[in-house]
Order: sequence, then C-alpha cells, then structure tokens
Amino acid sequence: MNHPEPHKQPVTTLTGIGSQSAARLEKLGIHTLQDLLFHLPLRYQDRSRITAISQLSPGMTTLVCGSVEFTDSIQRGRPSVICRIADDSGSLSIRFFHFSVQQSQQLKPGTLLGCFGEIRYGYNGLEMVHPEYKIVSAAEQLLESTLTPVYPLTEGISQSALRKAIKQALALCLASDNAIKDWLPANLLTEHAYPSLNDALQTLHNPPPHMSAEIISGGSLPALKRLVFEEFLAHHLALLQGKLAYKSWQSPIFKIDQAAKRAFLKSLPFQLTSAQQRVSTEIEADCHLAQPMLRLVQGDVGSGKTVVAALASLLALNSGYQVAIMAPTELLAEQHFRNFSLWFAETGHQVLFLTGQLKGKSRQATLDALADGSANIVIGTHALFQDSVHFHKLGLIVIDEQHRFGVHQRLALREKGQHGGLRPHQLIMTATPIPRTLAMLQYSDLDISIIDELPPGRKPIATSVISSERREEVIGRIEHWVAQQRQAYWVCTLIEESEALQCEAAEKTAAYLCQALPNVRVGLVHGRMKAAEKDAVMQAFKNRDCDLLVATTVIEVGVDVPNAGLMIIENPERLGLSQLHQLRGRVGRGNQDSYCLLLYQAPLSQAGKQRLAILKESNDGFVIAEKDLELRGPGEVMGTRQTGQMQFKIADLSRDSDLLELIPAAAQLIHRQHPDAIQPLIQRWIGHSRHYAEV
Ligand SMILES: Nc1ncnc2c1ncn2[C@@H]1O[C@H](COP(=O)(O)OP(=O)(O)OP(=O)(O)O)[C@@H](O)[C@H]1O
Repeated sequence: MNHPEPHKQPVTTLTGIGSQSAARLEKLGIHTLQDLLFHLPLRYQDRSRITAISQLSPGMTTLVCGSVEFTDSIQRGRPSVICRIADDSGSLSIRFFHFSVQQSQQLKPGTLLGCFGEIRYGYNGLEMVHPEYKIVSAAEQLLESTLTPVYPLTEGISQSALRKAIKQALALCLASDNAIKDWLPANLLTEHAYPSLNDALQTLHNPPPHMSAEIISGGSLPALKRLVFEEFLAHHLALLQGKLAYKSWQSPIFKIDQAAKRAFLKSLPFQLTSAQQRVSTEIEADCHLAQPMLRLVQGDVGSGKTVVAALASLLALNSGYQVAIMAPTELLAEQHFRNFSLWFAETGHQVLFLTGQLKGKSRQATLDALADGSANIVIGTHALFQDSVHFHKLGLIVIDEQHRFGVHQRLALREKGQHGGLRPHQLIMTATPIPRTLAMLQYSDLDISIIDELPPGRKPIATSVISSERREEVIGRIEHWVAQQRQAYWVCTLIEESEALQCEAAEKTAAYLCQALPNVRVGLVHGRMKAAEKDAVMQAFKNRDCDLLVATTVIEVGVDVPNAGLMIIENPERLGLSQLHQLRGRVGRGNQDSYCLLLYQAPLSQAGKQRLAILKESNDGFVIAEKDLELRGPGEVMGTRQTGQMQFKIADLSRDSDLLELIPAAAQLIHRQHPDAIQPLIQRWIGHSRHYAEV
C-alpha cells in the first residue's frame, strides 16, 4: 500500500480482515489502521525465555518446553487429556480439555512440546492447565524477541488475529516514509523526555523483554505517558477551541443600569457578601463586551449563587433581552421560579415556568409568550431547549448545577441558544467544587469565578456518624427538635440507579415515621411524584405546615428552607462525599444551629467510617472534594456519576491524573508556536465531534 496517509485507511485494507471481521472490530471502536495502533494491550506475556521445570511455582504464567513422556485420556471428573513432559530439570503434567483424538495422537512420546500458561497445584503436584501449545523441533523456535501483547478482544476476534492485524498496521503506518505524523513538537518531547509517536507505538505493541510488564501497564512508561499526555492535550485543545469559536461570535452588549441595580439590591432582605459583589462585577464586565460570556460560577452549597444569577438577569432585562434559566430538577426549577417571581415582581418583568410536565394550552401560552417577547425570564428544566421553544430575543442563558449536564450537553445548549446572528451570554453555576486538576478537563472552555465566602452568621453544621442500630434514638431526637418549632429532613438513599426502589423506600420510611411520631407532621417528596404534588409538599414545608420532610436524593440540589436545621441521611455509605456534602447543604442555611446525622448501615468497614468522618471534620466543599478525589480516585469522582463525561481511548483518570497539570502549559505552547497541530490532534483523538469544535 502506498497511500500518503495509510493510518486513515480502513481495516479491510489489511490481509485477513474481511467485512465480517471489520464489523466485529467496530465493536471495539476500531475502524481505521490508526484505531488499531491506538488499541493498546491490556497486559503482556513474557515468551522471551523458557523456565526450567524445576523452577516452576504455582501462580507463575510462563513458557516451558519438554519432550513428551506419555499422553493419557482421563475419564474421571471432567474428561481431559494429561500429557507429561520433561526437561533436564524435572517433569510436569499438562492438562488439556476438549481435546480431539487427533490432537492427543500428535503428542507422541519424544515429541518436543512448548506450552505457555499458568502453573497450578493439581492431583499429582504442579500442572499447567489448558495452555497454548506448539510442537517444535527445537526449543529456540518458541522464543519471541519482544514481550507478547494481550489485547482487549470482542466476540469473534481472536487474540492471534488481532495481533496479526496490529503487526501489519504497525508495519504499514510506521514505515519511515509513511509514518503517522507526530504532532507533538520536538521541544515538548524533549522537555518531558517523551519518545516520538512512532517509537512509543512500537514500544507499547512490542516492548523489549527487559521491560517489566508491571512498569508498562502501571503507567510509568514514557511511551504510554506520552500517548496519554497527547490525548489529554487533545481534549483540552478541543474545549479551548470551542471557547474560541464561541467567543468569536457577536453577542448583545448589556448596559449597566446603576439605578435599577440599586433598587433591586434594596429590595433584597440581605446585603451581598463581598464575594457575591466581586463575582457580579466579573459578570458585568463580561456582558459589557460584544463577545459572549462563558463563565462558570463555583460556590459552595448555600453561598448564595441564585442572587448572583438574578443580578446577571437584571442586566439582560434592562437591555431589552430575555433570560433562560435551566435547572437540573423540577424541584429546583420551581424554587428558582418562586424566588425570581418574588425578586422581579416590582420590576415589571414577566417570569414564566416551563418543564416537560407543562402540557396543552398552558404550554402553548408559555411558548407564545417566549416567542413574541412578552415573557422576559423563563425558568425550567431541559425542556427549555426543545426544538419547539423559540425565543424572541434571548440574551442570557443561566445553567444551574451544570455538572449534572456534562460537557456535551453544555456545548449542545450553546448551539441551541443562538438567535438572529447574536449568541447569548452564558452563565453556569455549580455547587460542586471540582478539584483544580479535574477542572482543567471539565471546564477549560469556561472562565471561572468563585464565591468563596458564605453569607454572614452561618454556623458550621454539626455532623455525627451514627450506626443504624441507634435508629429509634434518632427518631426520638426528631420529636424533641420539632417541639422546638424547627423542621427536619429525612433522606432515603438507595442504589441510585433504581429510582423506583428509592421512592418505595421513602414511602415506607414516611409511613413508619408517621406512626412513630404521631405529633409530627410528616411530608414526602420523591422523583416519581407529579410536579404539582411535589410543589404542594415543598410549599407546605416552606410554609411550616409540615415538620419533617422525608425525601429521596431529589432534594440534593438547591432546596432552601432555612428553618430546617436537622437532616438525617440514611445509608450515607452509598454516596460520594461531594454528594453528601450537597445533601447536607440543605441545612445550615440560616443562622441557627444545625445538625446532620449520617445513619450508616452497620457493620461499616474502617475505610467507610474514615470516609464519613471527613464530613464530620469539614464543612468546606473544596476540602471535601479534594479528599474525595484522594480516597476514591478521579475515575470514580469524574466517572460514574457524570453524564456526558469524556470518553478516553487510552487515558485512565485513576492512573494518569498526575499528567493533567502539565497540559495547560503545553496547550499554550501549541497555540503560540504550532497552531497547525491543533486540528490534527483534535481529530486524531476526538474525531469530528461537533460538540467540541464548532459551536
Ligand atoms: N448575602 C447574603 N446574606 C444573607 N443571606 C443570603 C445572602 N445571599 C444569599 N442568601 C441566602 O442564602 C440562602 C442560600 O442561597 P442560594 O440558595 O442562592 O445558595 P446556593 O449558592 O444556590 O446554594 P446551593 O448550591 O445549596 O443551592 C438563601 O436563603 C438566600 O436567600
């Protein structure tokens, strides 16, 4: 093949890969030769030397070679064939299953047999069970000059077929005049002592035998580090690219109406903290430019992000633009709706509510009001960005709790929000402090503001870790608490994926608590209730018509009832620390004492207790997020709970996160000195994802 870019050729150009195998390889995400090159081994086998039989011990996976002494069929237990081989140092039983008569006949006494497999204890001492084997005329024929790669497979593709395909791909793509281009500049490679792309791929697919398999798969090998580095860099560049692309659009310039701002602030029952003021000023500066704002506001639970969003909205409204505010749950959307309706009541701006639950005529009326501009602010869930929603003049999008939506959704929304040649400003709010290194991957397309101060008078939430064996005692405490005119939450957590089970548990708990606490007015809220029902319960709780709110984790974000100062969280051991911190943040929102009881299911491991103790010791979301990262590793923290998280081909966050901090400087260097490398790097690792590159 003399293709100028052989790595872009489909796998069917290889000998032995027909359309059927190609379809199977697609399941591994392999379409082109380059995909094959980046399909790295899971581990390696050492077939570069033969182990003498006398040196074998159980658990070893190794190559042995000996001449056959005898071969016997065994009918006892699972039918098998036992072949005894011997070298100069001793003899070993090899046990085969599913062996045909023909296969056993090949193993005649005196035949030289090489076997690769694991050594175990058998009936008669050590044995090797069902190894890969080869009949040879000399032991040297068994030896391989490099470690043997073991690749992740898919049904219908054997290890040897994949090895052959990758070998061919390497030969075609890495031949000197056809080499796959190395887009990392030489000075970057030298700085980090990384090998070239060509060398890295050769090494990873065919490492020399002196490299230990652990070093390779443990992530400390420069060849692997280099590829991971390149992959992280590509993701970072893609996000930056998205930011630059968005920033190159025109957006409305919001004027700052000082009198309106003063009047608005005066109508609030509190004064802004200096952190809220600082962040508001940063937002004003962004929105005063003709390029769109892309700003993330990070603030710990209860730090007062909502009012900052309201001030940003005021800017848009006073400049004649509409505002869309998206919250991750109906509950939170409803709460924002109530707050905004109250705050903007005097200003004459119309605030509307739109969720998937809104149907028929009222939905149509809302859509009409947004389209003709009679509605100024709309608050809702994902439903805001459905195709049927058209804005008259959308100037600002606020996305609350954005970590729930993930990178891809955020970028998709950015695209949807455009109108009339102008792109709306975007403000993104999150209460989940993401450790700095991970923020680099999640948020490098955003400017970040941090509200690092809580409103005055907040007291730390006293947190206790209590065994579920003391459940009755805890229930007694609620009675006492409610008698003091305070309110409480009881949060039921179950395996998160099963919302149905979670709701069922909450229903049972509510029924039990109703019975156990006859003087306490118990409410129930869970994800399967209709919006109107939920709203009624929440409203009752807010109005103090309900003392104890039994809830699932739907109340995790945003819910704000300052008189509720006691929270019991059942089975906290099932949740991540940051999520627990969010939940706990529902209390401690006023200036009275507040408590959180983590009612764990006994027995709990030492490590589990240690994890919960972190919450007891700290009330700072950033500290907790860092500890969570330390304990669970970035894979867990970023991975499972996030939707739309990044998919990596090679990088593994739990192994490679130490490389993340090198990335911003490398990205700057590429932007400054090698801008031509940006697109190829993005394409190599991410492809033509619209979500990243062009918005
Ligand atoms: N500067 C302030 N002084 C006193 N109270 C404030 C101040 N700012 C906000 N609050 C009040 O603090 C509470 C929490 O504010 P808000 O709901 O905006 O927090 P948040 O940052 O969105 O928290 P969460 O992430 O938990 O939803 C609200 O009752 C709000 O009215």
